[in-house]
Amino acid sequence: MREKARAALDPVRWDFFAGGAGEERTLRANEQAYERRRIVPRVLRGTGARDLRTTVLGTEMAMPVLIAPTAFHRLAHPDGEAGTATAARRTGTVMVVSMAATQPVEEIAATGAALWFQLYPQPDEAFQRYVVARAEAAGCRALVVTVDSPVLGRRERDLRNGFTDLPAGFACENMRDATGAVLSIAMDPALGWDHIARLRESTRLPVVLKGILHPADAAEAVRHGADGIIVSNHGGRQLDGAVATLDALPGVVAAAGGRVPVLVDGGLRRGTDVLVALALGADAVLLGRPVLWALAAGGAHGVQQMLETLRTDLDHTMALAGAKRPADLTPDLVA
Ligand SMILES: Cc1cc2nc3c(=O)[nH]c(=O)nc-3n(C[C@H](O)[C@H](O)[C@H](O)COP(=O)(O)O)c2cc1C
Ligand SMILES: CC(C)CC(=O)C(=O)O
Repeated sequence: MREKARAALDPVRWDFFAGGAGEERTLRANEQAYERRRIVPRVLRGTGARDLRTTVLGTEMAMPVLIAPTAFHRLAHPDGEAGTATAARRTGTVMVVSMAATQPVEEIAATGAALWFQLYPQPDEAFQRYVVARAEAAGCRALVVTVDSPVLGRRERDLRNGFTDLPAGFACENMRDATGAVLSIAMDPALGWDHIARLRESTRLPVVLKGILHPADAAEAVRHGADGIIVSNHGGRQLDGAVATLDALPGVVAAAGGRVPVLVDGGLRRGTDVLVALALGADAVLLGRPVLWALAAGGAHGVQQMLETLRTDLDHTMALAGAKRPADLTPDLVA
């Protein structure tokens, strides 16, 4: 899928989707962390048919894999975010809609997919409440608040290419205010935990913090009322040199202490990677670039094919490792 995407995409767009911050050390480290792990399978467990279904914060899913929020799907394929959502519905997968989506959340929701909505915390809290209300009204079932972006990462490919904004004809459709004007996504290094506490009080939806790596921040997140945590370094696009997410996962899981679900993203490419992340304590995982590659390569159908392939791969891997359900995956299965 990645090679098909590379062939299909304009090189500037390819660089935007594929690239990371700085030297891209963290981008590479995320995948390498999975390369370093090996599975220690159990035998003769009599698993029979596997059951991959799981429920996270009240949302049922066919497998413990969600679609990570990623910007600008219409730059990958004309099917756009609605195409990705269609694939999600057909496969029973949850899609996290990005605040930087190029289609309105109402149109994405019209596909019938189960959606969560991602938000960069906005210093204009009245506007933030307006966006949250819109996501709620469209039927999104959780808010994913991205906390790793006090400033935008330095993506050197984009700087070299002069890729600083969406081309004409595209807009962040969920950044429109009540008058219909499109606002820019603000990144504000002044924001602190009090902002999260107020956001928590402004909505009945579960609030999931995305971009936690330090165990002390996992404890703070729980203390400030977060309902879930996503261990993420933004796919290596923010702080280059940040720890690989798989290496950060066990510390965050220990700090969360079972009080809230812990999810992880970054570098997952195969069923074996999903198995390893679940065994090391994740309740579910998210996929970023694999979805974009599949979308660029084949639109909604491509994303559906990728998700079905991954599901088959995970099911097969679980059979070979002696696990019937995600809950059977424990840290002793990973070397
Ligand atoms: C092109 C691109 C756009 C992204 N846009 C967003 C975004 O709008 N909001 C967000 O919270 N994360 C965004 N992310 C980060 C993803 O949600 C996720 O953390 C990351 O892609 C996971 O790593 P992976 O690509 O290796 O699977 C983006 C990632 C990529 C590659
Ligand atoms: C709107 C952009 C900041 C989205 C993006 O590229 C990212 O979050 O990585």
